[in-house]
Order: sequence, then structure tokens, then C-alpha cells
Amino acid sequence: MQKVFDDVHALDKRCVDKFGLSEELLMEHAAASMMQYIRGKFSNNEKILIVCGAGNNGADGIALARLLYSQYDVSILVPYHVKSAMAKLQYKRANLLGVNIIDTLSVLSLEHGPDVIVDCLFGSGLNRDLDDESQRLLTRLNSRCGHKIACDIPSGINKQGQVTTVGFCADITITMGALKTQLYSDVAKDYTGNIIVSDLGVHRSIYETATNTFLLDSADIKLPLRIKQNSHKGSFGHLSVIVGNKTGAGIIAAEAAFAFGAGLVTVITEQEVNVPYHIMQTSILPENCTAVAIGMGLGHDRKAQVKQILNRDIAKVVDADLFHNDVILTVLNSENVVLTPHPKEFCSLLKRTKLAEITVVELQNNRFKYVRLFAVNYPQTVLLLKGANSLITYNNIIYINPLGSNALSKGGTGDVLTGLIAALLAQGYSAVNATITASLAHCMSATNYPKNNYSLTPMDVIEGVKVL
Ligand SMILES: NC(=O)C1=CN([C@@H]2O[C@H](COP(=O)(O)OP(=O)(O)OC[C@H]3O[C@@H](n4cnc5c(N)ncnc54)[C@H](OP(=O)(O)O)[C@@H]3O)[C@@H](O)[C@H]2O)[C@@H](O)CC1
Ligand SMILES: Nc1ncnc2c1ncn2[C@@H]1O[C@H](COP(=O)(O)OP(=O)(O)O)[C@@H](O)[C@H]1O
Ligand SMILES: [K+]
Repeated sequence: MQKVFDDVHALDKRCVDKFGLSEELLMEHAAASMMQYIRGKFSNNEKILIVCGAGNNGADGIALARLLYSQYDVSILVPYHVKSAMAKLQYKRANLLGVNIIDTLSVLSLEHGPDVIVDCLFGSGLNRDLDDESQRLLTRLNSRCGHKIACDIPSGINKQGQVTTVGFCADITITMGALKTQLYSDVAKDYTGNIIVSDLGVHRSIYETATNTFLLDSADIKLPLRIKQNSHKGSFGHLSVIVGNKTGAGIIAAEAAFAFGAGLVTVITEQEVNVPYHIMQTSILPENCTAVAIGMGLGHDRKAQVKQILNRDIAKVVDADLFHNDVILTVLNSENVVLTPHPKEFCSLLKRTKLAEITVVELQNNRFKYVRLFAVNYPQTVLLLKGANSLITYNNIIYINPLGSNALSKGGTGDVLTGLIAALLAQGYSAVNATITASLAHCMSATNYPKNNYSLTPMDVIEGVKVL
């Protein structure tokens, strides 16, 4: 798990004030880390274009040009007059050294385009929408071949992680000092490429302070591996999955839960349904049930039974149709509840809780803001907001799961996730630990799928979970 910060200016300042570093020293480390990356990947004399803006993001790029000069065929494109003191200083040094400085992209030959393009146009200082010239420039850079590196933040991604017009599409983002939340909006995922962090003169563990946002990785998974041999099916919980109108949703969840270690799985259904032989079915909640999954394909009937189930003091995952029903309000202040809405369902939840009345577009533009709003009001409820980067919150902490992929954009994969979380709840995991591990397992299964990114089915996700 890595720390993530909304803003690192305070961390930069702390390095200067507390450890006696200077802005220039931080910048030299930023440039050196990009140099190291390029040296590790490209042989001498490769053609490198560094596009530099007027502020300190541009200054990082100009310093990089100085470091690479003579080993590589370096050009810097400086489309605006350099403005910040550091950019002016770095520009003067590059000039004295004889670095090739150009002010328009058309000077470069199209046939022999650069092998590497480094985007140092705008970083954390992007404070307004891009003008036409910057949009044109980024569009042209995106259309060129070559390995694309973004310095700190791909240009065009603003503080909220939005790309209002054009953004630089990087293969890799080398971000300075620490990870930033804006790099983990759903939109940003199509621009950042891989993200790595550069140290800025002190080790990252010293640079970073406390935070309430964390980036999950595959090492954070805690699989339900069984330890004791002296066990029986009852040792691993009994999950009840409420099956509604769309019976497939509940059955997929039940199958996923069985594959993820639940000892017993029963579907609760009014009419008999076709389920695999190992899944039981009945019309009322079994007495010994240790967790419930409810909402997937439920429809809007059975209100009395739903209310009764939600009021039972059992760990639960609540999904899908229930976000469109005020009955959801009854579970919001309880412990051991996990909510798994997709963006449209989360908008409905926000409306029902009277926290906000917003569109899906507004939510997707501000995912962190609204997840935090929910977290502040319902700190003991676990929320997983689905998306390209799913966000999990509990106790005012946000965990980002960046491991998902577009292969998961299929009907029924969310039902698998609900089943996985429920399986762990049934086996005694805390709500937040169940959600983190299940969410990681869901994404890792999709990543390990060996075929392509269009053919994954919910059953493939379940098969993948079996071999993690
Ligand atoms: N602080 C430190 O110690 C360290 C900082 N570091 C580096 O500094 C970067 C932050 O630098 P920064 O604050 O100078 O901002 P930056 O991203 O260069 O942009 C500001 C410039 O862009 C302009 N501008 C903005 N929006 C625009 C638009 N839409 N269209 C056109 N212009 C626009 C804006 O114009 P102005 O508002 O002045 O008119 C200003 O000129 C950070 O990302 C990291 O790379 C590292 O070296 C480590 C140490
Ligand atoms: N582009 C994507 N990148 C990462 N994860 C995705 C992507 N598209 C969908 N997912 C994941 O797939 C699941 C889809 O769930 P959902 O929309 O509820 O589907 P359903 O209700 O049909 O089962 C969620 O866990 C979501 O995070
Ligand atoms: K940049």
C-alpha cells in the first residue's frame, strides 16, 4: 500500500523548511530521476524531445535536457516564454551549454520523429483550461510515435483529475515526491500509463507525512487460505444470497462466493431456480447464516422480506437495485455493512441520503470529493465505488484499487465482486478487509486472464479467483 496526497506543495515546502533543502535541489532530483529512467531504457544518441512550459514543470524538463545533453540528441521545445525564476535559471544554463532550443514543433522533421517525448508542459500548476495552442500542441504530440514520458502529471490533467479538453497520453508518468490523487481519477487512467515516484533529495518515507488516502497493490491481498486441518464446512461460514427477478445475478454471486471459500452458500428465492448442485436453496434466511448478499437482480418487490433481512444483525453486502430504494437508509449507520454501487447507483444513494443531487458526469469528474462526502457522514459503513479505479472507503480512509481493467466492463462482473466480498464476510473478515481483498482478487483474476481483453466472462473471473 502506498500513500497518496491531494497536494504535495506542503511536502515540498516541508523539505525546504525542515531539512534545509532548496527548490533547486528538489528540481535537480526530479530531473535526475527522469534521466535515470531514460538511460535505463534508451541507448546513446537516441532522439529526445522535451516539451517545456513556462513554470517549474518546464524547468524540470530544461534541467533534464542539460543532464542528457551530448549523450542523446536532445531538443527542447519551449512554446511560451519561461516565467518562473527556476525556469529562467534552467533555460539560461541549457542555453550556455548549447542545447537545441526550438519554439515550434514544425521545425522537427516528421520522418525522423523523436524516439522519446517528455511532457513538461504543465504539472501541478495547471490552473485553467488549456488554450487552443496548448490543445493543438498536445494533440500533435499524442499523434507522434515514440515513448512518451509525463513529468509529474500528464499535461491537461487538472487538480480534480479531469481532462477538460486534451491531455498528454503517456506511457509512463514519473511523478515527483509522492503519488497524487488526481492521477487516480477514472479519466486519468487513459493518460498516465504506468506511474512511478521519484525521490526528491530525501527518501520517500521522509518526504511523505500522514495521509488518509492509500493506493492498494497486489501485495495487500489476504486470501482466505485455510490453516487448520481440523475443520468442517461450518468452519468457513454460511452465506445467504438473496435471488430476485433477475435470477442470474444472485446465482453468479453465489458461485463466486463458493469459489472464494465460503463453506456453505444458500440462495434465498421465492421460486425454485436452477443452481449448481453445491448451492442450496430455500425461501427464508437460514438461522446459522453468517453473511448476506442482497440487491443484485433483486427488482423492487419483496419489500417486507428485504427490510427484515436488512434489519438482521448479520454482516452484509448491499448492491444494485437497493440503491434505488429508501430502505437502504436503514443500514447506513450499522457496522459490518458493505455497499458496492456503480456510479449511477452511487448518485442515487447520495440523493437518498440527501448528501448531494448530482449527475453521473459530475460524480465521475469528482469521485474523490463525493466518496469523501459519504465517508465523513457514514464513517463506519464500507463503500466501494466501482470504476476504472475503484475507491473503497471506511473510517474516513480511502483505498484506491488501480488494478482493474477494461476486460471487466461486462454485465455480471459486479455480481462476482459482491459474491467475493460476501464470501469473506461469511468467513469472518471485517467489512473493510473483506472489501479490499475481494476487490483485489476480482481485478487480479481479470489481469491474469490469458486470452484478450474482450472475451472475459463472469465465470472466467470466478475461475481466475480459484487460482490466485
Ligand atoms: N515546488 C517544488 O519545490 C518542486 C516542483 N517541481 C515541479 O514543479 C511543477 C509545478 O510547477 P509550477 O507551480 O510552476 O506549475 P507548472 O505546472 O509548471 O504550471 C504553471 C505555469 O503554467 C501556466 N499555466 C497554467 N495553466 C495554464 C494553461 N491552462 N494554459 C497556459 N498556461 C498555463 C502558468 O501560467 P500563469 O498562471 O503564471 O499565467 C505557469 O506559468 C511540478 O509539477 C513539478 O514538475 C519539481 O521540480 C519538484 C520541486
Ligand atoms: N474499465 C474498467 N476498469 C476497471 N474495472 C472495471 C472497468 N469496467 C468495469 N469494471 C469493474 O467491473 C465491475 C462491474 O460491475 P457492475 O457495473 O455492477 O456490473 P454488473 O451489475 O453487471 O455485475 C465493477 O467491479 C467495476 O469496477
Ligand atoms: K507534465
